[in-house]
Amino acid sequence: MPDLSPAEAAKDAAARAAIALVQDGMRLGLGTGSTAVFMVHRLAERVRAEGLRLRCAATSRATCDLAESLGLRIEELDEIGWLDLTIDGADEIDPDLNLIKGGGGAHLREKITAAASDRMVVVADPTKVVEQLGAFHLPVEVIPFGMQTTRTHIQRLLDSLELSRRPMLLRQRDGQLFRTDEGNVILDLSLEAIPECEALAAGLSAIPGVVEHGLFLGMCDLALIGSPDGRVIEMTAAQVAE
Ligand SMILES: O=C[C@H](O)[C@H](O)[C@H](O)COP(=O)(O)O
Repeated sequence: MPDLSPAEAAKDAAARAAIALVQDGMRLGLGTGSTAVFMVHRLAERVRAEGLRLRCAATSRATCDLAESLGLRIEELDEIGWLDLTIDGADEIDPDLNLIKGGGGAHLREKITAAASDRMVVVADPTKVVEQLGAFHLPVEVIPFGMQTTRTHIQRLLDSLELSRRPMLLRQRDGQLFRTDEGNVILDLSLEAIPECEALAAGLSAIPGVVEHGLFLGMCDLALIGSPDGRVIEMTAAQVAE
């Protein structure tokens, strides 16, 4: 790899540690985002060097394109059926390994993929580790049809849970309405803190028009937190061990 900034070196360290978990014959889910980019590069390196036989599914078009450009063969998740391991990034990680994901708008496919995996491993730099989820905006993917009424339902839910009244933002990218790989749009919720993640997750999931939210509760088995100096801390639920 070319010279890496400290932040990139931390992501790469986490990525290398995660790819060390990959074994010949595995069925893998490949996550999305800037940390996942390092993971895909490191995976491709190992496949080239060791001739690993893997079956890989991607969680986004971007990851699929990158992986294929590096010589990895990507299959549809349904062609593979079930995965041994999914490696993905996260926007926030709490001490119980609950996550906020979807900063890149890929959380729907990421959640489907993680849910179809025996194991989900998150790769991240130390800025992602938090005591409580919610400082990062919570992405909610919604169907464009009836979006304003869906938004009203979400606001009522936030009010009932006494969560922030700061306006939710319809995600834009490069001055255009952001569309997910599924053609939906994203509302980003500014909550500051989410004391009751389960209640919010359940409430959001019950709203017609909400396709998926970025709370990943109880899905992550291990988080690998890289440091710029190459060290990696392993986080398992409610316990941190170096
Ligand atoms: O939608 C994007 C994904 O959930 C990413 O895995 C998440 O946003 C973390 O991305 P990054 O590694 O770029 O911080």
